[in-house]
Amino acid sequence: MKNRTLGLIKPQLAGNKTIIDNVEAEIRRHGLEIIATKHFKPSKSQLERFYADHKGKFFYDRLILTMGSGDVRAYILEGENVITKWRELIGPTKLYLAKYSHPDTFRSKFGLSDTRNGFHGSGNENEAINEINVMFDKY
Ligand SMILES: Nc1ncnc2c1ncn2[C@@H]1O[C@H](COP(=O)(O)OP(=O)(O)OP(=O)(O)O)[C@@H](O)[C@H]1O
Repeated sequence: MKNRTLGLIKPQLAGNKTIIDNVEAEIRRHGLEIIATKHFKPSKSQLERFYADHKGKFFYDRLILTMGSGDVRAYILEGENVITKWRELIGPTKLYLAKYSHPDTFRSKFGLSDTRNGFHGSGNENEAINEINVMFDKY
């Protein structure tokens, strides 16, 4: 069954055309479809809704600050098993783990730190629906 997910290129990378072209080519190569794209600077209230589950964690303030520091590139992706496939393409949250054991992933290749890891992917179908609503204003 086809489903959808929210994919994000985070601010430190979203202005880099080479990275965008590379990411979009990989998305298509893996049989996934880009249903919608949005390039924009998320507001503080959007980010607070997006990351509500992380409020209070040690990296929360830095996460909201860096995610609001510039434009992100958001995608609604569709395909068989798209949530897992996109998360496999981006790789683990932690930079050392991405570099060490998942060297071919986007976070390994382009991530800058654990927080500025360059990419986001929804964790499950409910999260995908909520996150698409937050970033695409109920697209
Ligand atoms: N230990 C951490 N140190 C610094 N930043 C972190 C840490 N854990 C998470 N973050 C930041 O918060 C974001 C959201 O955290 P989350 O745990 O949802 O990571 P994810 O990789 O998006 O998904 P998941 O952990 O469910 O695989 C991460 O992408 C990263 O930018």
